[in-house]
Amino acid sequence: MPLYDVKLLCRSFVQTQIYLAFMGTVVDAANKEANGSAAEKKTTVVFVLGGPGSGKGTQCANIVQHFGYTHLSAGDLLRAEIKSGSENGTMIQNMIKEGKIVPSEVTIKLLQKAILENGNDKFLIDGFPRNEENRAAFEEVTKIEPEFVLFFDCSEEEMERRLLGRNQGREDDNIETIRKRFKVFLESSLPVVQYYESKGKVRKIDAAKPIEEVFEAVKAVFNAKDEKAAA
Ligand SMILES: Nc1ncnc2c1ncn2[C@@H]1O[C@H](COP(=O)(O)OP(=O)(O)O)[C@@H](O)[C@H]1O
Ligand SMILES: Nc1ccn([C@H]2C[C@H](O)[C@@H](COP(=O)(O)OP(=O)(O)O)O2)c(=O)n1
Repeated sequence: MPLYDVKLLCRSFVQTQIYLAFMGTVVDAANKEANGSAAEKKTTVVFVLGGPGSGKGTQCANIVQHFGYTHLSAGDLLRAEIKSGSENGTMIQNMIKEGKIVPSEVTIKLLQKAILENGNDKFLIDGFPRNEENRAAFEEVTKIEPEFVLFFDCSEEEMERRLLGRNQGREDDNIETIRKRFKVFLESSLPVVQYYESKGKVRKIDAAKPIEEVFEAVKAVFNAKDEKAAA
């Protein structure tokens, strides 16, 4: 084997070791923070993914009404953490303002706590996992595999229109941050959707349609799940 290839192999080995060591730290930190493990509770989880403004929150509210899930929005939990004046608040706020993804241990700790404190056993986890680190660390810490992944597919033009009209006073709904969030979505979040696609877990919804039509498609997915469970 030429020396060049050996060098490449060594570099890739070292990179893998660094990644594994890093993941170990993330998982240890999240485990230390959480009381118990969400895996100890029998839990059904559906991940709700899609670009910023694709309608995740809107459809989750409908799913809660019709199918009795509890909605956990990773973004809402992070914004509540900022408001609570926690020691991580400033760091979270700065990252959200820059359209960046907050370190996994912070988000997973919040999700795990919300799952454990809730009496329900079925959860929609909205806006998570947003990158490979989110995905792997959540699985490692909670041992939970999603039932399926609901993916809202929408064009950037439409999502941009919706975000600029959302009017919730969010610091990240300005055109500069929106563009950064789109870039992060393409580069970091879509690969997570592709990962679940390869496992046959993605239920893709055309999210460009009006809200009621999108919900018809969503209902079909959840009804199919219930029918399968009853069979
Ligand atoms: N299918 C749709 N058609 C038009 N507007 C929508 C649709 N779904 C959601 N919206 C609006 O778009 C904005 C973003 O929706 P939201 O559910 O907050 O998205 P996300 O949670 O994916 O960021 C909101 O103002 C919402 O009312
Ligand atoms: N898993 C997550 C989810 C959200 N965040 C941060 C970064 C995101 O740009 C913001 C807003 O996410 P949220 O899901 O509330 O909203 P959008 O889907 O971007 O409209 O929160 C995160 O760091 N990690």
